Amino acid sequence: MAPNTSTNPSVDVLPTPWTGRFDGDGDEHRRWWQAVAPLTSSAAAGASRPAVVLGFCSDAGVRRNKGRVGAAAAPAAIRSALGPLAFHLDRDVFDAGDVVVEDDSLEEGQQRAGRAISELLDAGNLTAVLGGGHETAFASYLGVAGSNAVRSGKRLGVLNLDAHFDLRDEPTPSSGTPFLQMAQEETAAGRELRYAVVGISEPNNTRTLFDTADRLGVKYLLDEDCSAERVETFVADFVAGIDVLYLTIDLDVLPASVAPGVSAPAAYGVPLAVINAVCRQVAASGTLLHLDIAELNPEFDIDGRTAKVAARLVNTLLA
Ligand SMILES: N=CN[C@@H](CCC(=O)O)C(=O)O
Ligand SMILES: [Mn+2]
Ligand SMILES: [Mn+2]
Repeated sequence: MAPNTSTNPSVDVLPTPWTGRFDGDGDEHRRWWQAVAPLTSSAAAGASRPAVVLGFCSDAGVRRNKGRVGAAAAPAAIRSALGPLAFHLDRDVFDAGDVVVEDDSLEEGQQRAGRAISELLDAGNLTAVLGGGHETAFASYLGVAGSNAVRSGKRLGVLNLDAHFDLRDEPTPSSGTPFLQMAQEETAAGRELRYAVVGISEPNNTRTLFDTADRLGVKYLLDEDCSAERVETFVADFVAGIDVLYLTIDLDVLPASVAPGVSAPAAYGVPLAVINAVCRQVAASGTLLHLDIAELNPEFDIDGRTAKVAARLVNTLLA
């Protein structure tokens, strides 16, 4: 596969070197920080589809949704947690830098990130966006919907691991609205959104949100029903009806003890083992087009715990 050498004009901050422990230069000592190359590099790609990491530094969506801001610092925190991990992947990984949402310029930032993602997808990469609040998901959707794969008619599925539907009907887009925005976009394009959610917390979603989900034909599993077996079947059924998958992980799907560094920590949450198994299942499905991980707020993290979990899940997904 061709190396990925373009510098995308939509990106604000160019990639900076990753850091981590140094045990030696040989492959047997390799860690993420030694493996990840800036997208501007001319490093040769291997046999597997290359992965490209892109940061989406945004607080605007959570602020508009009346949450606890701080997710704009998440891309740097996830890179820091990924850097020291041992690198066992059979693919090249590139860093494209960050799209930065200044102040309240959310819609413009989502459009720019979307263009960057489409371009990376059309160049043959597996794209991994590090959010940002869950407004990151609408940027991801714009990128995926604008890609050649979806424009050529492939059936898109959106799988969200989240305690919340994020289907709010509000005049202003936020971290609480991205999947309703997607549904509206799909309708305008003469399609229906195929949207599934794993981990919905009943007490944290109003009747209106459940009604909206039902009206849109959203498939979901409540957090209390997320045994490993049920989740595996649910994901397998969903993936069987699509051609390409966009996976989005809102870290508040995990219990607050595992993921304290989020805007809305979960009292119940889906166990990390189950969420990690979904990531393995999705990675092995052959359908994964694009992924993102959202809602990390380093300000409320404890000992980098949530950032480490985010890094672990990204590692699983790209393996
Ligand atoms: N992306 C976050 N969405 C949730 C937040 C809930 C909360 O702040 O308690 C929502 O809007 O429902
Ligand atoms: Mn959530
Ligand atoms: Mn969410």
